Order: sequence, then structure tokens, then C-alpha cells
Amino acid sequence: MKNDTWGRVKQQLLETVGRNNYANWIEPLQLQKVDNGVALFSVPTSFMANWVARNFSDQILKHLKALDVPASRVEFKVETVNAADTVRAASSDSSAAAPIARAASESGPSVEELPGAPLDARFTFDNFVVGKPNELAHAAARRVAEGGPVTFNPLFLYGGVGLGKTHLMHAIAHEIQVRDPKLRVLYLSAEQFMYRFVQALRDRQMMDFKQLFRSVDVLMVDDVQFIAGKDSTQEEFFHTFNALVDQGKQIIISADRAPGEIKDLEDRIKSRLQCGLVVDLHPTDYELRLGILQTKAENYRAQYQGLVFADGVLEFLAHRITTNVRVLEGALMRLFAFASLVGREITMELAQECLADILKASDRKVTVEEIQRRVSEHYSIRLSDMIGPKRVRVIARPRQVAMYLSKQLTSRSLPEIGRRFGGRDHTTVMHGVRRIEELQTTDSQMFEDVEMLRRALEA
Ligand SMILES: Nc1ncnc2c1ncn2[C@@H]1O[C@H](COP(=O)(O)OP(=O)(O)OP(=O)(O)O)[C@@H](O)[C@H]1O
Repeated sequence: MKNDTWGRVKQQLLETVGRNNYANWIEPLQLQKVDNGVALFSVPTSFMANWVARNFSDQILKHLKALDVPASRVEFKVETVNAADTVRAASSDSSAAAPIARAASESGPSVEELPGAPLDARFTFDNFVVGKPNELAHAAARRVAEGGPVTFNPLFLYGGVGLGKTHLMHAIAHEIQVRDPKLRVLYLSAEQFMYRFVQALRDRQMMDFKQLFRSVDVLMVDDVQFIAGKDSTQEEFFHTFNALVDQGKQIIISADRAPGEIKDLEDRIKSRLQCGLVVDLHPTDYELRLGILQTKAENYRAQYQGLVFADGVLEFLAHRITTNVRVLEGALMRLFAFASLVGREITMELAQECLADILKASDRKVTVEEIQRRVSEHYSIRLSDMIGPKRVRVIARPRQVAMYLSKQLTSRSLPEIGRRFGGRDHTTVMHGVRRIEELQTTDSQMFEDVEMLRRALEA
């Protein structure tokens, strides 16, 4: 095959896989030869060989065939790391092997054999929009991805649903792999960790399990709250964690809440998790949501050329859909797909019509938990003190503010609110609410604090 044929195939792939995928995965491929029905490409890393084999080989093959290139299979040869590493990928015939990696490593199983979860190619730093609520988490993730001596261990990222924890973890993994393809990065969810552990126990393969997890250079465990209450898994996690930290290997953990707030997690694990850097992803604010929408809309515009987008629609969505970024993304995707199907301009009316269910579900619903979190942050007290027994004023007053705001901003009854504040009686809640009402008329600082918090919660 001539190289200009491959050039044409690349051009077509650019259109089908999108700009980012193209730049990350297709552009670096070098066609070596087509021989005996096999199109052989060289790639810079075995990680990339695997990824391309798994995700793009079918498409590459399809386009090659469309231009009458006599290939029924594609293979990827790692050029720089180890010339012997070849990853074979699917052909159209069903007897073809699934991707096989033949990389060998002296320090344990090859990167390809690590029992991790696949990384999403879209979750890169380039695609991550930074704003006030996530700037610290983003900076910490970048710092860890740079490699070098381990400065904080573990990096613990936490935050509510769909705020970008997994995205940042994958971005770190991609970046580390690009910087140093030899590093053994293992990313998996805590659930998968447990599953592997149970399987090793059942198959009497505990030594292999231990060796495998202790042989990685970077361990990433997503949604660690999952192992809370699972005693043996916690125990094994604890030992794995310690062994890696002792060897100076980087660990990155995510959870839906801070280590200290994870119920049924052993204290010794909580304290280990707090040893490094703990950073949270705050709920998005309007500016961040708009930034994310603008970036994603830009990508869709390239995909759905010719679609007209009325002014103010993105602002409207950023204002109305405040739940999480996943919902925001879903809404935008639906809007573009719908508009292109019916061939209409994307106007405010179209958005309202097509997204009626999402908009209805997103009608601002502030929760007591959100109020407790915001108020404790504002007064710099621990979230656990909100529901704990302490009665000193520096804690009791913020607690009353949170009770007051819960009464004002949610539809919860006084007993329901009491239950969420560590099982307090409804009369305690009533007393707290009244106290804050009074204080707002006599204490201007209290008035300002409550107003500020209310605005932030309603934003
Ligand atoms: N700042 C951001 N910029 C661009 N995309 C983002 C950002 N934050 C989140 N997203 C996108 O939102 C979606 C949800 O993010 P992600 O899966 O990382 O959330 P999460 O915090 O891990 O959620 P969960 O608690 O459900 O595991 C992803 O598609 C991700 O790319």
C-alpha cells in the first residue's frame, strides 16, 4: 500500500473518530507494510498498541478495505520500548484472536495483563474544564501526573456524583503513560479490587494477587467507599496500600466523601487515607457549567455542521441544570441529536421542549446534606460536628444556621430535619430555627452569613 493511501484512510478516520481520538491514537501510527493480509503499524508504546487494537482496529480495517487494500487483519508493533512486543487485533474473520499482548516484564505481569479497568480516551486533561470548584483537584492531579518523586501519598480526590473524579483519574493515567510508558499504572474501581480479591481467595491464588498489586508503580482505586463494611477486603487493601507506600509508589484514591466521613471504614484506613493530600471537587458553579457547555458545544458543532445555535441557550442550560456534569453533558448531546434529526435551529423553545424531563428533574432541590456541608465549610467546622453531640457555641451556632436553612430551603418537616442532624428532637430544631430568625434582626454579621449561604445554595 502506498503511503498516500494510508493518508486518505487517516483523513477518513479523522472524520469518524473525532479530532481528539485522532490526535491521540491515529496520528502516531506509522504504517510499516501490508504483507500476507496483515497491515503492520508501528506505535510508540505498548499501552497505545493495546488501546488502538481494542478500540480502533475495526474502523482502520474497514477504511483500508474500502480503498481496496488487501488486509484482513491489523497488527501493531511497539517500536521504542521493546521491538518484540506486538499486539494483534481483530480481523473481519471470526477466528481471529482478540487483542493479545506479548509484552513480558521481569517485575511481574505486563502492563497489559494488569487486571485494571480500561481507560476512557476522552478523559484527558485537555478535555477537562477548570473552574473555581475544581481548580485545586485539577492542580493536584496535574502535579501527580508529572511524576518525579512522590510528594503526597495518597492523593485522595472526593466529591459528589458526576463532578469529574473518574475523569481526573483517567487523565492522570493517560498522562503518566505518555510520559513514561514503562510505568505500570493500574486503575480499577474498589468494587473490582474486591472482586479480584474474592476470586484470588476462591482460587487459592493469594500469593499471585499480592504480588500483582505490589508490583505496580501507580495504583488508582476509584470509589473506595465501596469497601466500607467489607472487612476482609479492607484488610487486604490496607496491606496493599502500606506495601506500596513503603516502596514509594504513588497511590491515587477517589471517593464520594472525605475519608473521615466514610461510614464503616476502619479507622486505621481512614487515617492512612488522610496522610497525603485530600482535595475535594466542589459542586459546579454557573461559570464552570457554562465553560463545560461551551467546550462540548464546540465539539458538537464540528460534528453536526450547519446547525444553528441561538444565543442564550447555553446560559439557560447552565443556569437550570445544576445537578452534575454528566446530566449536563447528556442534555447537550440530546439537544444536538434532536435538532439535527428534525432539522431545526437550536432555540430556547426547542431546548425546553426536548429537555422538559431533565429540566423538571433539575428544578433546584437543595438537600439537608448539601446545606450541612456548605455551612460547615463556611464556619470551618467538621461536617461530622453538624450531627455530633458537641454543644459549644462555635459548633452549635453553625448547626442552628444549617437547621434554619434546611427549614427554609427544603420541604423537610422539623422531625425529618432533626433526624438528619444526628437524631435530634423536633423541638431542638424549632428552637434553632427561631434563634437564627432572632439573631438575623440583631446581628448584621449573622444576617450577611445567612444571606450569603442562601444565595450560594440556590445558585
Ligand atoms: N470539569 C470538567 N470538564 C469536562 N468534563 C467534565 C468535567 N467534570 C466532569 N466532566 C464530565 O462529566 C462526566 C462525569 O464525570 P466523572 O465520571 O468523572 O464523575 P465522577 O465524579 O467520577 O462521578 P461518580 O461519582 O458517578 O463516579 C464525564 O463525562 C466527565 O468527562
